[in-house]
Amino acid sequence: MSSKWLSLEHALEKAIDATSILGESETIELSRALGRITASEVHASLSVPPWDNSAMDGFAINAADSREDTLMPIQGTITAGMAEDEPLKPGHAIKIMTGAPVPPGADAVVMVENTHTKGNSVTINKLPSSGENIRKKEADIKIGQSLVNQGIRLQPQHLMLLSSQGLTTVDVVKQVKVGVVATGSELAQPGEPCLPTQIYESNRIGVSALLSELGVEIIDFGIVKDDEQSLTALFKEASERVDVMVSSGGVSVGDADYVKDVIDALGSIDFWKVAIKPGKPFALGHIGNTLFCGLPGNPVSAFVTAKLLVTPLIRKMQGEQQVRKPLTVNATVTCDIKRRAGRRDFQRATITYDENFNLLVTPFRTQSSGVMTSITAANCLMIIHEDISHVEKGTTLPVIPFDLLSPESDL
Ligand SMILES: Nc1nc2c(c(=O)[nH]1)N[C@H]1C(S)=C(S)[C@@H](COP(=O)(O)OP(=O)(O)OC[C@H]3O[C@@H](n4cnc5c(N)ncnc54)[C@H](O)[C@@H]3O)O[C@H]1N2
Ligand code: MOO
Repeated sequence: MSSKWLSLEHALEKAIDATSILGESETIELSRALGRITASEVHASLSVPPWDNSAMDGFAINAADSREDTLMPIQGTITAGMAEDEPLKPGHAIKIMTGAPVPPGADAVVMVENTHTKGNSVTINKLPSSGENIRKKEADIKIGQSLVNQGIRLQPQHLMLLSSQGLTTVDVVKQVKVGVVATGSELAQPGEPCLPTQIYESNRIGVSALLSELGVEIIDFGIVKDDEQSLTALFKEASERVDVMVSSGGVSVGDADYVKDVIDALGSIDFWKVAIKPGKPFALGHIGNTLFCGLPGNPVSAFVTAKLLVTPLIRKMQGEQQVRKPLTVNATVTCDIKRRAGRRDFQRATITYDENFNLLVTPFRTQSSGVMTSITAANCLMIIHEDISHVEKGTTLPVIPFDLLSPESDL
């Protein structure tokens, strides 16, 4: 492997070190907080459940006081939302609904399915033990306990938890401002005419969508031609407006590849070239406090480097407690693969199952980084280590699924 390329680990380590946590926070509506990062720990101000309540529709009884197959008078009915302070009389049962408060004197609930009602009396077919079907006060949450730590990305379940405390707002880290620009004199704006010498620009929308999943604010800087003056003006403006600038194109060694030189002239290049395929010419730099991520122009390379190298940096900037790596699962390769060793390969591939639900992975027929249909046909990236030049059919390789849904499942 050429020493002038950084390994992915080394590049990530350098990039993460070069990225600072933004730190500013704001208070926002819980209903808009999905995907945002908590700026402070949230503590409980209410206990949950607030009182002992029934886990089932049935009859509240005192277990020691009750017998199977014996008629017991029904003292009354308690539904959820009712206050019930009247104690259970010895030898009686109170009809109770799920969520309703357990009356004083009762210590178990028998499911309605295990009872037989006759007029205003009930017999119990199967006696519950003391405590059965009762959700104890504070069993879930005690006042003062930590509900969500600082630096947690809020998921739907966190919003439910905070809402259960009566909260309508939450303190989150301010949105990272991410600028996105496509560089290339050959690029036409979709919706506008495309000259015979042009192609439609497609990286911005994909990279913006991919990064939007992190709850950032995207600022679209459009398309800029491959000339030093235009790039200088644009990157200067970006360094005053955004926290991270993500460009695509112009980072290789062609005559019109000015991106690195312009960043270097205005600020600095931290590193250039990573031993990955696709995505080798990825460049990282700074202009003032703005981080610059120069993605390669080939659409597949732009997509893969945005996923592997840009998202961890944004997560760090947002103050996410743990900068997580993508989940990998092991799958068995369905064909022989020959390739040139030297770069870690993230091949576009499809995971499926065999009849025993073992994961199988099949690479897309072509791995050229210009072939965009390889990323839409694929459902994962299959990782081949930089040292390996021949993968035999039947070998197990790690893969990064694009999502965690499966076409077939034994659920
Ligand atoms: N002599 C060498 N040539 C190249 C090398 C190399 O090491 N030596 N590396 C190749 C690799 S690997 C990649 S990846 C590309 C990356 O080059 P650039 O980042 O300079 O990208 P461009 O040349 O500007 O564009 C490459 C390709 O992608 C198309 N493109 C660019 N931007 C967009 C966009 N926004 N939407 C759609 N398509 C886009 C562009 O038209 C080119 O076809 O360099 C190799 N060359
Ligand atoms: O690195 Mo390029 O992205 O291999 O095509």
